[in-house]
Amino acid sequence: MEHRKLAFIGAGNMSRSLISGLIQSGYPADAIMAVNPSRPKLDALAADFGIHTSQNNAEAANWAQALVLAVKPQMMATMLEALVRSTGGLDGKLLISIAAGISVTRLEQMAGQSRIVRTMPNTPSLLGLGMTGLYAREHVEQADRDYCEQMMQAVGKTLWVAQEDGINQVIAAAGSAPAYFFLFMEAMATEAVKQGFTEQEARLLVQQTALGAANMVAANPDTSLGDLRAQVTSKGGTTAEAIRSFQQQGLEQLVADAMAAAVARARELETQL
Ligand SMILES: NC(=O)c1ccc[n+]([C@@H]2O[C@H](COP(=O)([O-])OP(=O)(O)OC[C@H]3O[C@@H](n4cnc5c(N)ncnc54)[C@H](O)[C@@H]3O)[C@@H](O)[C@H]2O)c1
Ligand code: PRO
Repeated sequence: MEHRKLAFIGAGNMSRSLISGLIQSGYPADAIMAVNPSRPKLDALAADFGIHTSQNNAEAANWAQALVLAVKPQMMATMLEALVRSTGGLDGKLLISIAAGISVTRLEQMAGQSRIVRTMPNTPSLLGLGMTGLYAREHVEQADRDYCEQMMQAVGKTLWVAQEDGINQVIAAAGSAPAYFFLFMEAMATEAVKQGFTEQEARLLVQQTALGAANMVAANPDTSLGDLRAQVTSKGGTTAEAIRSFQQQGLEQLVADAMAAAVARARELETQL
């Protein structure tokens, strides 16, 4: 992939995930800069990855060819307005937003230009196992689309969405979703401890099983999720009882409601920010 000079504005959890994945994939450290108001996260990134760091957004924007907009959605307007003022404008820069709940139209208003790709990554990017949705308006050039896609493919898998609202559905199915699996694993580990395992043993049991299950899904693309479940579920056996208990208590509806709530919140943020 092209190694454009790339600045991350906001050096939080998500930037760390992306930077780590990019470095592991061979993106040169001296083509990456991270910016944050305070030093500790910058010092850790410099120590871990050898990238450039700065506390000055304008310095990073002037240096970079592409900017990853990685502040909290509620900070985006303040940050971009200050950046436009202090740089005299962001023309010529590719802007890559990773923020939930901020539409391309709003980003265009805030940034004063429209060379924008909106993306929705997730934290497993840290390990090169991310899942990122991408969206861009028609006028965005193929070279910019390719760059963003390759950048996100360096840290995992990618999916373009044709309509901007598709990003909100990516949030529900992937961006927010690592937390659903963590919640499920927390609940399992808690119960395993109640049943007599130590915390360490419970974590091992749950972690290795989740890893194995996810890998089985990835290794068997032609087998449906239902069939993989059926392979574990002996007739009249233990799994059938556990699944019956989940289904009687409405697990599918709970999941549907939770994903719909994530989409609704993303849409609500788009009207507020
Ligand atoms: N965490 C996730 O799982 C995830 C997944 C997908 C997308 N996102 C999006 O990524 C963005 C960042 O989320 P995060 O979880 O990394 O948040 P975070 O709070 O960990 O990081 C944000 C960073 O921005 C810094 N910051 C605040 N104001 C700034 C400014 N004016 N200029 C430069 N830096 C500034 C903060 O100090 C902080 O380090 C959000 O918009 C979120 O919607 C997060
Ligand atoms: N984390 C961000 C949030 O919770 C966006 C997706 C994952 O809003």
